[in-house]
Amino acid sequence: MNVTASPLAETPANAQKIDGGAFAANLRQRIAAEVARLQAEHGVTPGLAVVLVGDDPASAVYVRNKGTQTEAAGMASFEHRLPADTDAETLLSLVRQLNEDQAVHGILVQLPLPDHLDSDLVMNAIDPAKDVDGFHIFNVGLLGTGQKAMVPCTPLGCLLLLKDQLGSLAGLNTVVVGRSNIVGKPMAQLLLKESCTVTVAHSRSRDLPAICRNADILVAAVGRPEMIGADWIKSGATVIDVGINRVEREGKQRLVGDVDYAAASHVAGAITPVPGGVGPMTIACLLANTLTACCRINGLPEPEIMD
Ligand SMILES: NC(=O)C1=CN([C@@H]2O[C@H](COP(=O)(O)OP(=O)(O)OC[C@H]3O[C@@H](n4cnc5c(N)ncnc54)[C@H](OP(=O)(O)O)[C@@H]3O)[C@@H](O)[C@H]2O)C=CC1
Ligand SMILES: Nc1nc(=O)c2c([nH]1)NC[C@@H]1CN(c3ccc(C(=O)N[C@@H](CCC(=O)O)C(=O)O)cc3)C=[N+]21
Repeated sequence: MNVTASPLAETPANAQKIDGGAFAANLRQRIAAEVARLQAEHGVTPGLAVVLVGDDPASAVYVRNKGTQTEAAGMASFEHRLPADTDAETLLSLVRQLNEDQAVHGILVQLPLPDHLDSDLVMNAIDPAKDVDGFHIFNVGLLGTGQKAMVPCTPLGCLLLLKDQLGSLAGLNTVVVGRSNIVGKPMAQLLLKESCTVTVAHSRSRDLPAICRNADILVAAVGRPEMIGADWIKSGATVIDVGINRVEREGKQRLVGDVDYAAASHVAGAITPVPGGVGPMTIACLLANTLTACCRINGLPEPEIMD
């Protein structure tokens, strides 16, 4: 008998697995139906352009997945691959060309960009109406002031899962670990809008485990494999794991989140897996944003697929 076994070993792994893959598949189906209707009634096909600078293999996988799912939804997909040493003017002139292109309703420039390129400058060159990532300063400002904005896909996907799981989020204690412009900050804005009490923690936060233990909803967007253990989690909490970390286990490449899933499922009430949690929701929300952008640009009523 293992006398040093943690008390966790005796607690059943009861947490509900939040199936982001299934939720996203359902969302994509509803998007595809709207795309078909838009084509039949208005002769318009939503188009998404993705720009990839350099040849990071992990980025290439996301870009390929996005392309396949865009086409499966009946949308037009445009891919632009530029070499890692592309200069700023070449990238900016491509963005301007996509801004003008009538067949393109959404523009995504994959981040991070190589160090010599200023990503703020590039994001702010995108027409805000086509900014399906929601990273343009105009959309960031709209979201921050509670106005109708293009909402960043990953936090939007997390919010959809949370509302489906919990209904109203009002009054809940939420902790977002990570303060990036692409996940942590917009996630905090969305939760605030839902009347949550929001704490944003980061690498300089003191006693992170104690902060996290206070959370009814814990969102992890850090980029550190399995950093968050069972003893960081309040009993029954809802845990959203945004992290996508490639690690080697038993000689094989595997994806793990920022949360130790196996340990956390003894304590949490519900938890998203990696893969199959937030990742697929990000792509589904990207398609939803592209559809929304297409309707707004063409002066058509927006479909209510997200409600
Ligand atoms: N599922 C999906 O669709 C997506 C997944 N991701 C994944 O989510 C993760 C986060 O991405 P992103 O926001 O872009 O990452 P960034 O690297 O931009 O930000 C990471 C954040 O985590 C904080 N942090 C780092 N180390 C610690 C630590 N030891 N303790 C507490 N906080 C820490 C940083 O703090 P500080 O600011 O102080 O440096 C920073 O705010 C990554 O794994 C990424 O791959 C990202 C986008 C989409
Ligand atoms: N401008 C920009 N916008 C982004 O939204 C953006 C970005 N840049 N740079 C990179 C990050 C990361 N990201 C992911 C999207 C989908 C999955 C995804 O589909 N993940 C699958 C598994 C994928 C796999 O097997 O590799 C899953 O978690 O189940 C992951 C990560 C978007 N990002």
